[in-house]
Order: sequence, then C-alpha cells, then structure tokens
Amino acid sequence: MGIVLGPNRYGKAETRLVRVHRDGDTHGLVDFNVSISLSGDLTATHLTGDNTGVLPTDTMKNTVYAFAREHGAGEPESFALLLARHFVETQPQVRTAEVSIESFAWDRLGPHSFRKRGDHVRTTRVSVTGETAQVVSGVTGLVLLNSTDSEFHGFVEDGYTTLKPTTERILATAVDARWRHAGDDTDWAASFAGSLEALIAAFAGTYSYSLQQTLYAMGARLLEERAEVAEVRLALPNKHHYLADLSAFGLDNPNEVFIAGDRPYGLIEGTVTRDDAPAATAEWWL
Ligand SMILES: O=c1[nH]c(=O)c2[nH]c(=O)[nH]c2[nH]1
Repeated sequence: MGIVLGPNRYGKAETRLVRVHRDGDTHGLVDFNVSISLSGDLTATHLTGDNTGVLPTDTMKNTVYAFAREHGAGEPESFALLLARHFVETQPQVRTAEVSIESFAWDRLGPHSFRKRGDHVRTTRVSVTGETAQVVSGVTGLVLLNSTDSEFHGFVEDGYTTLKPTTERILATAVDARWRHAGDDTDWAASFAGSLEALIAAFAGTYSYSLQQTLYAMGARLLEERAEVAEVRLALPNKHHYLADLSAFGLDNPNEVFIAGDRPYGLIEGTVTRDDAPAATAEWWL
C-alpha cells in the first residue's frame, strides 16, 4: 500500500490592507481583508522539503501592499483579479490562484473622516433603588477613522522605546462610551441622537496629538451639547494602522498604504465630568 499526497494549496490569509486615496484634501478609503491561496505543482516541498517552487506567503502579503501602492485599490473584484493573474502569470508552478477579499464599507463624515458602516450598538443601563433612579446610555462598536490630522510625538522614550514620533498617521477607534444622565426624565431618542452626533463631531473635528486628547474632546463636546448628561466615560482602543514599508520594492509610501493592525492595541480610557455633577447612585461602568 502506497501513501500519496492529495490535494493541497497554500497562501497568506487575511492580509489587512487600508488604502488611502489622497485626492487633495478629500481622501478616499478602501479597507480590505485579502486572502490568497495558490495551487499547482507543489509536490516537491511536501515530499522532500525542496522549496524551489515555493513563493513565500510573506511575498504574497508584500505583493498586496505593493500593488495597492502601484495600482491603487478600487473594486475588490478588480484588485483580486489583478493579484490572482499576477501569481499565475509569474509563477510557472502555480496553476490556480484564488484570491478572496472582504471589503469593509465606510461612510464619509468629512473630507478625511469616516465611519465604518453597520456597526454600533446602543446600550442602556438603569438602576433603581427605592425612589432613586439612575439612567446610563451608551454606544459600543462605533468605528471611526481620520486619515490625517493626527500626530503623536513628544512621548517618553526609555531603553525599550522603538516607536518613532510621527506628525502624520491614521487615527482610528471603536468607540465604547457610556454617559450618565443627571435625571430620569428626558427625551431619550433625542438625547441619544445628539450624544452620538457630539461624539462623532468631536472625533472628526479634533486635530489630534494623542488619542487621550481626542477622548477628552469627545467627552467634553457631549457634555457641552447635552445638558441632561452629568458624566461621560470612554474606552477607546487605538486601532493602529502601520505605514507599509515598500522601500524594498522601490516604492515610496506617502501615507497611502497601511497595514491594519489587530492585536495588541492601545486602550485609552477616561472620564469627563461636570464639576457640579450629582454623584452616581449606583455602579455604572461595565
Ligand atoms: O494616541 C496615542 N496615545 C498613546 O498613549 C500611544 N502610545 C502609543 O504607542 N501610541 C499612542 N498613541
């Protein structure tokens, strides 16, 4: 009885690409999750470890970022065809290339501000003890992104610091916010809509030197615009976008092609409150 190699394929899964198309002050944003799988004559590496026909999956990932710089990234079908044809045409041992792309839609908030579509959840938490009622409203999973107007520098640098100061970066977060109402009788629909609008406007409108600064601006704006709210708590994950280094391929990258990071992420948390806010009557955060 013999043992034979059956069907096989290999590739790089889930390359997270964010492509900013800079058209003057108005930016376009494309957000892709690209998975590549190649098959063909790959027997040698499986049977003997002979890698002469193996294009590294790392190269596939690099190709995604380099093509995004060279060709832009528009419709996912076009970008997938471009990549798949490239691997079949340049790698004689590859018979079939499969490229799958998940494309995440963002709605425009401003020239360089975006909100991820179909995301957030409205929350409420009410605590009643005897005659006392405390109402907390909130939102989770509201994903916002500014493709410019964000810097981060002047931070502590110790022996373990490798982060380079930057005057140009993407700032993105998934807003997790709770706000405590001073009373228990207001127009809840209008209050929620206005609070959400205040958070979004402050994020989009703040020229940011840190996510901490943006957090304070968001909380302060909500309190300025909603008299019925006493206190705001925000937890903002810093959804890092790393500038892809394309210099090895002879390409520059003027803040256009980004690697969307997953984990770890910075987590910036804080409370913004009125100095005359009534005390909370129950635990209300998380
Ligand atoms: O806005 C930021 N705040 C930080 O505290 C921080 N730390 C870091 O590595 N990047 C950032 N960005």
